[in-house]
Amino acid sequence: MSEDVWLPLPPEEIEGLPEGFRYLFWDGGQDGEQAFPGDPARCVMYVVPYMTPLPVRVRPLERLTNLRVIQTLTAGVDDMTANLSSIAPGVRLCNARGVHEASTAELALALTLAALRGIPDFVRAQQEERWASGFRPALADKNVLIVGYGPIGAAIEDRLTPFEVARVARVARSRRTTARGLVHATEDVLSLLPDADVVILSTPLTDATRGLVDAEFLARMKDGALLVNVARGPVVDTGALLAELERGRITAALDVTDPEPLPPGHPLWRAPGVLISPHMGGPSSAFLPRAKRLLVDQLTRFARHEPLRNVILTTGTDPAETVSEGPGGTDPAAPDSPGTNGR
Ligand SMILES: NC(=O)c1ccc[n+]([C@@H]2O[C@H](COP(=O)([O-])OP(=O)(O)OC[C@H]3O[C@@H](n4cnc5c(N)ncnc54)[C@H](O)[C@@H]3O)[C@@H](O)[C@H]2O)c1
Ligand SMILES: O=C(O)[C@H](O)COP(=O)(O)O
Repeated sequence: MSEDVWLPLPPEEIEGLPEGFRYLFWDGGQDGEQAFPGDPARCVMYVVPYMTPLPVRVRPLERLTNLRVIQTLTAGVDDMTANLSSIAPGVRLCNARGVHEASTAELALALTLAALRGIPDFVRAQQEERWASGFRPALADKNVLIVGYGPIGAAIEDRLTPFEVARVARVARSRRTTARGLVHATEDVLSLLPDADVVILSTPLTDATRGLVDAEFLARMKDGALLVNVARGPVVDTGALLAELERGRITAALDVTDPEPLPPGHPLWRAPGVLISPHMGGPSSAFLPRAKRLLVDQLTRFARHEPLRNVILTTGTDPAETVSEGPGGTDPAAPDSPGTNGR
């Protein structure tokens, strides 16, 4: 009997896929109603379609009775982890670490620079054929705080360095030291905020980060500081942010919002000092080549019974035991666990 792998990219467009599996294309279709490409009971690895509504992405799950791996093409898996109740124990959920760093960090820099230098004002002025010159804040000489120092946070720092920032402070779940210096634990974040001119959020959405940026967090930010969110919308309390924006005390550049998509008429659209992009960190020309490289590498490992990359959790096990911080988990420092990751 064939072991099927469901791919949301045409398999003939991915060079180097290992032999031993039958590759079937399934991306949910234009309307999300696409028929399954084969018997779901034969699917051993389900690669979740990218940029597809959640109900479509989770539709196959309860029929995939012999599944061994769920591979997302997103870095964030918050929506998938909430939908695994029908999955048997022992299935590994792997994320797309390695795919989104360059693109998302690039957008974080683009939003930071655009917000500080006033690009949205220039676009508005250009539409009115108005010459709107004057002094603007530069990124040079600013103190930047990165909250969520995983691969995306580190890629953001890589791109900040050439802009001659004064200092970068880093916050992750737990304290550690990197070649660049100290990464503070999340408990330190409130004490770091008063020094930051720019605060960039790049955490996953978890119970601990939902609402992390609340009224107290925002109140600790400097007058005139910029908040940049490329993490997930609910990491920020939208009501509390709106209150600060309307007072004109801080500004914000948001790639993600809560609610998302932001509906027409929502007050965040027109709040003073806010720049909004429609969740564009991942989808760029950088996505496809990196996604293909990840899939070839992961499937080669799976075919050879080698440890998989980016294992976020194994169903039926205590997340505290299975979430590793490292190539198989969330922070670059710690090792993967071959014992739990083989095919
Ligand atoms: N805007 C976009 O299009 C886009 C694209 C890709 C990823 N993302 C988001 O970025 C997130 C981060 O991606 P990654 O690959 O770097 O993830 P990651 O999970 O590997 O790393 C995230 C970092 O956040 C830290 N963290 C976790 N909880 C924290 C807390 N309570 N306080 C402070 N730090 C905390 C972790 O320790 C880790 O250092 C994703 O989970 C996703 O939600 C957004
Ligand atoms: O987490 C990611 O990788 C990007 O934010 C893309 O996520 P999405 O496809 O779930 O919006």
